Amino acid sequence: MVRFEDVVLRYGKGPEILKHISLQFDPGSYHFLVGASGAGKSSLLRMMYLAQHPSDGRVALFGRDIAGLSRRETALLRRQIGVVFQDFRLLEHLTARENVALPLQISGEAGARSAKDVEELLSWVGLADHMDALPPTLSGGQQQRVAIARAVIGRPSLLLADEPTGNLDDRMAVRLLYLFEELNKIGTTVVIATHNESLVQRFRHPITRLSGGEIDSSGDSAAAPKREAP
Ligand SMILES: Nc1ncnc2c1ncn2[C@@H]1O[C@H](COP(=O)(O)OP(=O)(O)OP(=O)(O)O)[C@@H](O)[C@H]1O
Repeated sequence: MVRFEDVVLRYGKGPEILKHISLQFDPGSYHFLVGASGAGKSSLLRMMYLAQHPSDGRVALFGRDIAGLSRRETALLRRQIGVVFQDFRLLEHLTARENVALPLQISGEAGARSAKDVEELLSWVGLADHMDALPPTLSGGQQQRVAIARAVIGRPSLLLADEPTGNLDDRMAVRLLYLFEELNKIGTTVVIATHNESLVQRFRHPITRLSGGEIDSSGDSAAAPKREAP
């Protein structure tokens, strides 16, 4: 589903933010990506949702090298990926309900049935009383829940979440991680970037640790095995 081979990332002429990263996330798996602030988690995710190309090395998604994708192929792949952005990226002029329905509209699935799905999901994340609110009138945690609902409503093949529980209290954070578990059970590959170690420890999923732009292979990571020297 996701494969990085010897990936290096620099922004412009700056230093190497990610250094020779090799990893593999298989279809249907669930991974935590853990690291301190600035370790490179968001940068790694950005390559997984095709917003960033590596400076060196190879990134393959759904078995395709992202380097050779046309704009149309990129757009089609993106439709299979749900993303929870760290800064939410909700459309401010659309209500919570309309924001969540957006992926269904884009994929042509909008209708009475899907409108009901949107309402059920918003209720499940505790926003039954805020469905018609505009994002600027919602709290940070409420906006984060709208962003999560929008990312999962289309049952994506790959769900990428960048610090998805950063604005939530512990009870709601655990509830939302269970939502990701449910999605994973029906086949979605899940990758969650976070620095919340205690939350990660509550779930039994492989952990990939990033430190200073490198995978810390002393732990339980999904780093692809290093090639043997010839
Ligand atoms: N667009 C950019 N241009 C230049 N440098 C960047 C850019 N985005 C990130 N960086 C740098 O890359 C490094 C890794 O940042 P990144 O956001 O990937 O880390 P992170 O682990 O997600 O951090 P956080 O948990 O604080 O979000 C940081 O030193 C950051 O300053």
